Amino acid sequence: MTSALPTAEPPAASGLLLPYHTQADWLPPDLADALLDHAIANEARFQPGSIMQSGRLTVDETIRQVSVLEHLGPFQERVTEAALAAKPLLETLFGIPAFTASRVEIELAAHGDGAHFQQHIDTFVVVNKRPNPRILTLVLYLHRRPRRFAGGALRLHALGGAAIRDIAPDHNLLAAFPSFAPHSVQRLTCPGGAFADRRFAVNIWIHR
Ligand SMILES: O=C(O)CCC(=O)C(=O)O
Ligand SMILES: [Fe+2]
Repeated sequence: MTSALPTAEPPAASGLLLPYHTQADWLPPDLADALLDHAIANEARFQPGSIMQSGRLTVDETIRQVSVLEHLGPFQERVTEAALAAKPLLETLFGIPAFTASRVEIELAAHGDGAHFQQHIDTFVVVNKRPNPRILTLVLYLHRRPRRFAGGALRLHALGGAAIRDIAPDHNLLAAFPSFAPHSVQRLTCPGGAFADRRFAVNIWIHR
């Protein structure tokens, strides 16, 4: 006697959007403004943002065009604390079993005219031959008001389908998602091109 094999359901054309979370006014307003001022004051220290390709960090502006600063200076500790405070809620919302954070990795990114980041995930298998276990990605957006750039949405992409969700990078908005979720930064325009007018983002990765 033969029994029928279960037939796999074809994925819906829209695919599966992974859970994500947004929170307006994430930091106390004074802190968000001070962080933006810090970013603007440190223009000279920003470097071209890199990507991981074949296990190596490289700069490729066809994939990622952005300037980054590796440390938040006097704000590192307070932002780390805010990220760790958000962790239990994010674990619950995303269905990720509670884990002990071994590291909170933070960088400050400045997206100017033409900046973008193609669809990618934030998890690497190895970095410098060590596991790089990013679990949660948190992005805090900062910009001068009124906003002087257009575009630059964070786009979340569905698994196995064409669905997308665009998130406008509003000042002091937190966007969070599992680090393995595909996402991209839509190309932006920043006419005039002043550094202070850029789309700033604090990228935070909580490692297990
Ligand atoms: O700026 C954003 O909205 C996301 C940036 C990003 O995906 C990254 O730096 O890995
Ligand atoms: Fe990313």
